[in-house]
Amino acid sequence: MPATDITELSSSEQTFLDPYLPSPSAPSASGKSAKLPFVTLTYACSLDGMIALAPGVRTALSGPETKSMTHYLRLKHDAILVGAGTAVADLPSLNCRYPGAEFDEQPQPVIVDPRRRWKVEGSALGRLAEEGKGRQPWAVSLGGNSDEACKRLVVEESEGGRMDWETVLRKLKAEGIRSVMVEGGATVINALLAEPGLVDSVIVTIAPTWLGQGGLAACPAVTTVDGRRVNAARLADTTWRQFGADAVLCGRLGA
Ligand SMILES: NC(=O)C1=CN([C@@H]2O[C@H](COP(=O)(O)OP(=O)(O)OC[C@H]3O[C@@H](n4cnc5c(N)ncnc54)[C@H](OP(=O)(O)O)[C@@H]3O)[C@@H](O)[C@H]2O)C=CC1
Ligand SMILES: Nc1nc(O)c(N)c(N[C@@H]2O[C@H](COP(=O)(O)O)[C@@H](O)[C@H]2O)n1
Repeated sequence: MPATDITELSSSEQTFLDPYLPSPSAPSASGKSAKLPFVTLTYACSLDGMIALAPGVRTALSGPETKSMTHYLRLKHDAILVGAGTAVADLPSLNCRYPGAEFDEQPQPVIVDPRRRWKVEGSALGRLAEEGKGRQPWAVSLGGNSDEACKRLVVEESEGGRMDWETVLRKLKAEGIRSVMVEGGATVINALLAEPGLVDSVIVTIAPTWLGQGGLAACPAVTTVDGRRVNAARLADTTWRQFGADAVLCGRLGA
């Protein structure tokens, strides 16, 4: 891979992150089936909890150090998953540009795209795959297959025309994916924050900035128990560290 602005993490930064990353010794979400991959949910947000200035606006929040961290995380996972909203808005590369990363270490990009609104043709993902700088992306969609350039994993529609996350993750595991780094966007993050049984680790970059009202928030849906509002999600087993100007918070979804 050519040189980039991504730099190697120090050994103490790696030691900080490694307990939250997939490995034979890392604990999985309690009671999790062996038919599911290890799932790390990771994103960058502002001090007002926003991940973008507005829906569909690519917004740089991570500084150089946390950007390097993202590529270290990509190196450690079999796949990177984003929703169709991110794939269409951000035109992401979703490859691993960590120094020394070989093609064999490239994560499998996966787009959750039920209605096939994202196209591999003309995308950065497709171009990088052609150039040998990343893998050919896969999409997870509803309905039948077709002869597109992109491999489509087909999942049955569940309630409300959505895809059930456990089904999506099982499908990926059946395809040989042992670990998935979920990067976003808001719809995907907010849904998975409500699924502690599916998510093994959460790694959040907090940038020292406020994006302001009208931003796109990492904010799960209202949760009620016996008709009363309760916290929607909480991290357990937390630890944090400074990476450049940003704070990185690691934890596990739990009580
Ligand atoms: N700061 C950060 O770390 C990050 C920020 N972002 C930002 O997030 C924004 C995009 O977020 P958002 O618009 O919410 O888009 P998402 O990337 O979360 O994609 C949402 C779309 O994915 C499909 N989808 C997701 N979950 C399901 C499901 N369970 N079943 C079926 N379809 C599903 C739907 O597609 P359909 O509409 O076709 O039904 C849905 O509209 C962008 O502005 C991007 O820049 C993104 C990643 C990281
Ligand atoms: N970690 C992180 N910090 C930010 O500030 C971001 N905007 C994002 N966005 C995610 O990274 C993807 C872009 O990846 P490439 O550099 O194009 O490979 C983008 O699509 C979001 O998933 N992440």
